[in-house]
Amino acid sequence: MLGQIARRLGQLHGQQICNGLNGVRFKETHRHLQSSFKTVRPISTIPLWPFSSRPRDFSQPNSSWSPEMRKAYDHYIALCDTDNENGEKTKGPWRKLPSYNRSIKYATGGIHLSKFIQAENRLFTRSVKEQGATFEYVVFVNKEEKSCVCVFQSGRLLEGAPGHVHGGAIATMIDTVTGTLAGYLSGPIMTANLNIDYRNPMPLGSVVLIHSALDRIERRKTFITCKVTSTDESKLYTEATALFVSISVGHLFGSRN
Ligand SMILES: CCCCCCCC/C=C\CCCCCCCC(=O)SCCNC(=O)CCNC(=O)[C@H](O)C(C)(C)COP(=O)(O)OP(=O)(O)OC[C@H]1O[C@@H](n2cnc3c(N)ncnc32)[C@H](O)[C@@H]1OP(=O)(O)O
Repeated sequence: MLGQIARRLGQLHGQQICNGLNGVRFKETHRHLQSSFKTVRPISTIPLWPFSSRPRDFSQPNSSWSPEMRKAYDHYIALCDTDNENGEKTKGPWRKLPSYNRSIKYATGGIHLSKFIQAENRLFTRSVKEQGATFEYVVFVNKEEKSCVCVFQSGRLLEGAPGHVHGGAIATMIDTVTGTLAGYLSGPIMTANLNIDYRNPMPLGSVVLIHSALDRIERRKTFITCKVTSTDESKLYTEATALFVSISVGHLFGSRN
């Protein structure tokens, strides 16, 4: 595996990959991405990262988290696989997913490729460096139930109606969480359809749970349902359904094979 990546990187260095994915170098870059993503499987079936040097996980507790955010995080962490003091493993139904600042980093060798391919790009939800200003969130998946829950704390830069979270920011988080579950279950996907019902205004700075579950998979289509609630689940803020279509990486570069 390491040899394979070293060979690929050697090829990349040799051909001076530029930031853009256009012009003369497009075909070569496409070919490298294609071969890298050939090894992308649903991330539920592979260890999250095969190397000791992991990319930074942006969903770790930080000083911007409110006590409510920390409490909800601790609640789900306690339900994840853990090692106790005796070094024994305790099985839990949940698994915390890491959150990287580029989706390419989830692909085999992606951490290295991300340094060469459109290196300045960032995942929208991880694009603001100031902690707590926009999207603070952590996603936990339940493999057996084919579901996930995201603990989300909105920041001051996400205002829509005065004192409340912008509907587009809520849609962003729903797309992110349902898309993460669809990607976890089905591999590379894109959002084809997203339907959202906003039921109650969400106070800015509040902490909410975004629950997503698999509805069904039909051929290339993965259907996901979603509900956004208060952390005690007594208040319903938003409901949504989403359709994700499995894609080949070539699709991202205009080819349909
Ligand atoms: C790549 C790495 C992955 C790694 C793993 C992830 C791990 C987590 C990582 C990081 C977390 C972040 C997660 C973020 C998630 C966010 C994702 C986005 O926001 S994506 C941006 C917005 N979406 C677009 O820009 C799509 C634009 N649309 C298209 O490209 C195409 O229309 C596409 C791919 C959706 C379908 O095109 P076709 O040509 O491949 O396929 P056709 O034949 O049209 O459709 C296939 C089936 O789907 C149905 N379909 C297509 N669109 C539909 C629609 N809008 N409504 C209903 N059905 C639809 C069709 O009727 C067909 O169904 P029948 O198989 O015949 O039954």
